[in-house]
Amino acid sequence: MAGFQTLDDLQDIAGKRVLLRVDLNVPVKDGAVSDTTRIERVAPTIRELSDKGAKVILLAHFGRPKGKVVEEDSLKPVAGAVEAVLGRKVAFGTSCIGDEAASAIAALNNGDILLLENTRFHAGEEKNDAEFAKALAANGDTYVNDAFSAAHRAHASTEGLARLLPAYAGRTMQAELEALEKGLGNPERPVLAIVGGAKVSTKIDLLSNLVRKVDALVIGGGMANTFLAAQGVEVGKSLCEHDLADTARQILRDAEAAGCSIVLPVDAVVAREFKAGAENETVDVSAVPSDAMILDAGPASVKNVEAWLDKAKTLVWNGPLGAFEIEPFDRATVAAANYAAARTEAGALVSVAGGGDTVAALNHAGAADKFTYVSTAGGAFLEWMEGKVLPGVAALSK
Ligand SMILES: Nc1ncnc2c1ncn2[C@@H]1O[C@H](COP(=O)(O)OP(=O)(O)O)[C@@H](O)[C@H]1O
Ligand SMILES: O=C(OP(=O)(O)O)[C@H](O)COP(=O)(O)O
Repeated sequence: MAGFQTLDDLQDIAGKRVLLRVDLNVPVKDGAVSDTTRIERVAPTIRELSDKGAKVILLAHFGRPKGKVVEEDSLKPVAGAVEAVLGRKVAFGTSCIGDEAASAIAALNNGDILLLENTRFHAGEEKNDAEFAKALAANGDTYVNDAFSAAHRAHASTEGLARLLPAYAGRTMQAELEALEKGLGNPERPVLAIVGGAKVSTKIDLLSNLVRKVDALVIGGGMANTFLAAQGVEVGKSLCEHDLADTARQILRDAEAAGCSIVLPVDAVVAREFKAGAENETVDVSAVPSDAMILDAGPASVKNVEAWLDKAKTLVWNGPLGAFEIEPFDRATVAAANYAAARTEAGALVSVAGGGDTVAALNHAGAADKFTYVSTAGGAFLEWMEGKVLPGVAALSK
């Protein structure tokens, strides 16, 4: 891979402190990690560095605690899941900077692995603050970035650090970029994108560029509710960012100008409680009761998605079509995933999907290993698809 150094260029690291940025922002259900794909993807890099005798210090974020210590966003429970995937001991340090980090690192022997607490517990992380980056850099001799799925963030641990220490791409970073280039570098048309999920405010801006790159865009999940509301549809108590209505309307205009078809849900599965087995009904999107929330796309909407999957030669997918973690609101996502998987197996479709929850949804559907490629990245993958240079990748290419 041209443009940056990889682990092949990293020699003589026995006894060296390697700060390894990984993405451990994994789905958690009832306090336990419910999908370990992201951990499995970074495991080869961790093992390789540990086997070469480095002191492997994992830096990662979890959730969006916005610069404050938030108990439920602690990485401590994730350390156990990393340990289970690796089959090796993983120590935990209660802060990623300062004395607490230094003393945890001082206790390491060559080859040991340490996970430091959530980088986003410090406001300097998301601001890419120079002093915070320096405090992180003080703990390491070398920096390796294996968090492709966080490479669209210009944060201290994903970007700033690469400018302070000798910087290398990890095996997953390298493999993700190579696989995306191979699968989507020159996509066969029509190209269909499916964008759903819950991260509406951080992903909606991507869509105005994406509609210029794809022939059709299916909008699902919480993202769809925002677009429906922007068109005057009553979405009741659904997850919806009403203040983004102008942005949504502009994207619809951009899509029309670019000749990109927009596919919104026409029916929805609604419930009054966000819990498994909640009493639910399927209604036309024009008939969502004011005290209910849309938790899934309905069967007519799924048929529309399937019709587009029949026409498409290439699929890019980030974000589930509904709240797939709670049954029966997984139906639309599972049906679309299996349909895309069957088209792929028939040789009719190149299918690339990504995102922490999207991967979990595809695993839940039993479809992940039938897709052409499954990326760990959601937002980063969409930004790569737009043609943007990701700050975390650019910093490695300095
Ligand atoms: N209609 C909906 N209402 C509430 N949550 C939803 C809805 N549709 C999807 N979601 C939620 O979206 C989340 C995944 O979104 P997101 O984080 O954007 O995906 P990814 O991690 O794959 O990038 C899931 O937890 C899912 O429950
Ligand atoms: O889970 C992630 O992104 P994704 O939901 O787009 O896959 C990454 O860890 C980035 O997290 P962020 O969107 O809170 O910066």
